Amino acid sequence: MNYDKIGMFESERIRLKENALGKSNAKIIWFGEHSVVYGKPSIAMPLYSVDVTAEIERTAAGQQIKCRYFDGPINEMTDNLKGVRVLIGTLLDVLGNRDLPFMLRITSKIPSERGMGSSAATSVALIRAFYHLFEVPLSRGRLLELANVEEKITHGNPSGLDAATASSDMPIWLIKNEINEQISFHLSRPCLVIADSGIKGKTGQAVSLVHDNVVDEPDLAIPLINQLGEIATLARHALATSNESLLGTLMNQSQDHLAELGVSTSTLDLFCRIARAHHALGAKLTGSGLGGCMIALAANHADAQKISTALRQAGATQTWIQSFRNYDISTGEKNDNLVK
Ligand SMILES: C[C@@](O)(CCO)CC(=O)[O-]
Repeated sequence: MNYDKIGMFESERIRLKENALGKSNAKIIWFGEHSVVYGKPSIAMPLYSVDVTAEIERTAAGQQIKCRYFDGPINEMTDNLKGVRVLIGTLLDVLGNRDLPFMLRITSKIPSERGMGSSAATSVALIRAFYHLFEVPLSRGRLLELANVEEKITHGNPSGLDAATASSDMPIWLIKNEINEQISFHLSRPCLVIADSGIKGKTGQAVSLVHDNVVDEPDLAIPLINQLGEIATLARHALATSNESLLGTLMNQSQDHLAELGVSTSTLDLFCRIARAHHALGAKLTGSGLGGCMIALAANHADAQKISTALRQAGATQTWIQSFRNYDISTGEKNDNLVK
């Protein structure tokens, strides 16, 4: 990316605002985690109510950040936040004002390291805030390219799915480096239950575990990756035809394949069993696995509530119920029907 040229050109003709906001949201991968890294299709959804806000205020001196992990000068940020620190430096270069004094506050409702895209959502919010501060138009392509600066450092070999969904207000159909398009579908009664195991997921570790399996046991791992891709394609068709029971079956099959790849845990397996025992149409882990969240498809809101209660009794630290009405363009609705 040619940061400098664009930055200089843009900054020369732009007056800075005094303060600016940027927002983004959590994401849930429905189909295709891990296989998306290998070029297979994936489907993910934004959760509007679980959001991140980045707020920048210009100050007289210094470059400070305040977030849940760190409060102090940007250049003293700890190594676990290296991706964010490098991204901020890149943004200041791109926008042509490396020494700009500011205070950046990040407020996040996304539990960290639970497969809900916390790091990508933070990056998307802060990129939007900086572009807003400099009053520079930001294309979606450039937003995703910049988010990838942080995601590469934090996660190693990201597919781009997290940032694409964190910056979208509709579900996404994504094939790495090829297709990134919004999809809408009509599911009026079913709901998705999301249950947090309370255990930190380990995206980098899970991605390298799958990679090791692909290298060490290709005869086992590659067919699983291919099947996960085929499942995502079938799921897109099931969404287009409102075939709820097929969606549930495809979720169960995904869970089996992800478990065979080694990224499920005993808690996630248990949550899947409990959800199915309470009439879920299907259940699977979401995101990288090795901790994080499980999702279950319920036929209606009453079933979703029963599943949610049972999962909390089994130890889920948080549950959410997500309806799909806001993903149906034909209704014209944009409500977030997320219930905590
Ligand atoms: C495991 C993975 O597929 C999803 C992580 O949320 C990794 C990626 O897409 O970059």
